[in-house]
Amino acid sequence: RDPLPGPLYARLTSLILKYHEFTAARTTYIHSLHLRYGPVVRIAPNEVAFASAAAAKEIYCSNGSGYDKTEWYDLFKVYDRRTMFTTLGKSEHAKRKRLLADRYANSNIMKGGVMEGIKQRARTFGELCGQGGKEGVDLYAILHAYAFDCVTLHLFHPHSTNSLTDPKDSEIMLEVTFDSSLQNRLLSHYSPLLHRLLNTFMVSILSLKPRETPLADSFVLNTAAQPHASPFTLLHRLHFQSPLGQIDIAAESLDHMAAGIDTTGDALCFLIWELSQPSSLIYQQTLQAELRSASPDTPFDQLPYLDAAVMEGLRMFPAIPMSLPRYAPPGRTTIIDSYKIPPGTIVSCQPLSVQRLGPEKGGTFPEPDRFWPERWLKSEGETQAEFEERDRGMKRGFMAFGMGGRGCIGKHLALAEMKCLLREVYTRFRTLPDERMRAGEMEQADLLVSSRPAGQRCLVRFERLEA
Ligand code: HEM
Repeated sequence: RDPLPGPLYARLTSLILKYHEFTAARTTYIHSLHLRYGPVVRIAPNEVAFASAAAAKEIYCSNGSGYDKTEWYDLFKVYDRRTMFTTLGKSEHAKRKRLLADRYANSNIMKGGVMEGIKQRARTFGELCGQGGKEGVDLYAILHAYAFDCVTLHLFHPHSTNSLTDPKDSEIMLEVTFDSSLQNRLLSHYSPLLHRLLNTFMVSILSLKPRETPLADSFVLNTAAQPHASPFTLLHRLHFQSPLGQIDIAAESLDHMAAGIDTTGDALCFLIWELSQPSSLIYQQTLQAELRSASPDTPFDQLPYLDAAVMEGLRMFPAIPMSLPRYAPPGRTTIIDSYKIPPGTIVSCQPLSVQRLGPEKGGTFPEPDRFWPERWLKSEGETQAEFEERDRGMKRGFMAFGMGGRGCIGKHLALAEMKCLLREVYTRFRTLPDERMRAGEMEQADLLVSSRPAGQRCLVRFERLEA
């Protein structure tokens, strides 16, 4: 079919799209276009956004790992090296992934070393929440600290951080978390020449700073050189079973560390905030009832409501909500969602739109803007077979962790962290929004691919439940 739906100006210029990128609103802009034009929208002369589960499968899963990544991912190079995340072509990616995938297998995550460490960090987190009293707690910062300590456990144990309680480690977390280099990095990508010319002006007059994380850099460079990491860690694997040199090991480790902080931290932040709203009280209470009636060691697969709450949180508030750009394959026209796409076109889905466009607009989830964990559970009157079919359909349209061979390698780690923390919190506490929070502070604001609460704080009150 032709022509592609979308605003007329998108055929002529990418400037409007870039304007929204620079103002940290690309995701909501593209989503508004999907709401208006449907699941296929031209967003720039050479760029098309899709939002159906079928398009996502084609772009991200065909031949295993989908279409090749675009040079957009150069923005994420570390120490000027390509890591697994920033490799563009399939074979280069597959080679790197083979070196480290087993460290992220669920069986490795569920082993004593990782799980015990996560549980212990979740307990420390619970103690901090309990100390907040009537003052409330800024969850944004301490959830990032929790995610930081968990990911460094998995990467480097026993050289992991303790930013929940140690101010020195907390400084590293704050440096990574409060980064505000979006505009500077975008300009360096789109116009290196202008970036060079305007550099001094941008930094001194406009305060558009480059990404600078000296504390995190030196922590990773030093830690990656440590010879005695525990066998379950990524570092152990990279030292003893990979041909990578010291700088590549540090680059890969830093990349995973950064990938594991904002994502898990913000996914938990948005979910706890939502569960704390009066409109979600019933869901919070159902979760508490399930967790408090189970023994503390109950395996996660026997806690269906916990799983439903996590899935619904990730569906409504995917921590990486933005377009994951790929090139339509070279040498042939491709058909996606019945539209002819020329080779070399930039095609993408953004998890937010795939997960929040209703069936009437070509999406998957009915009432997509309603937070409703029950949608992930068998409903009354539904047969097991009917539920399983509905569940398969929802999973096809679930993209919070990306899809296919280049989807999130840290998924099992992230889910374990999220579930341990929610179990700790909702076994002991009732959570309520703090009145000092202002409208708009919990809107999602874009970074390069991830998003965070616009106000960069999330004040929540914790009330202890009766024993
Ligand atoms: C709730 C938490 C998380 C979410 C929502 C999430 C989401 C994603 C998504 C959507 C992608 C695909 C990106 C793309 O195609 O450009 C991705 C890739 C990746 N994630 Fe995560 N992530 C999470 C946690 C983690 C954690 C804890 C780690 C590591 C410790 C991690 C490491 C990675 C890596 C290394 C990749 C690149 C995979 C590849 O290129 O093969 N993520 N993640």
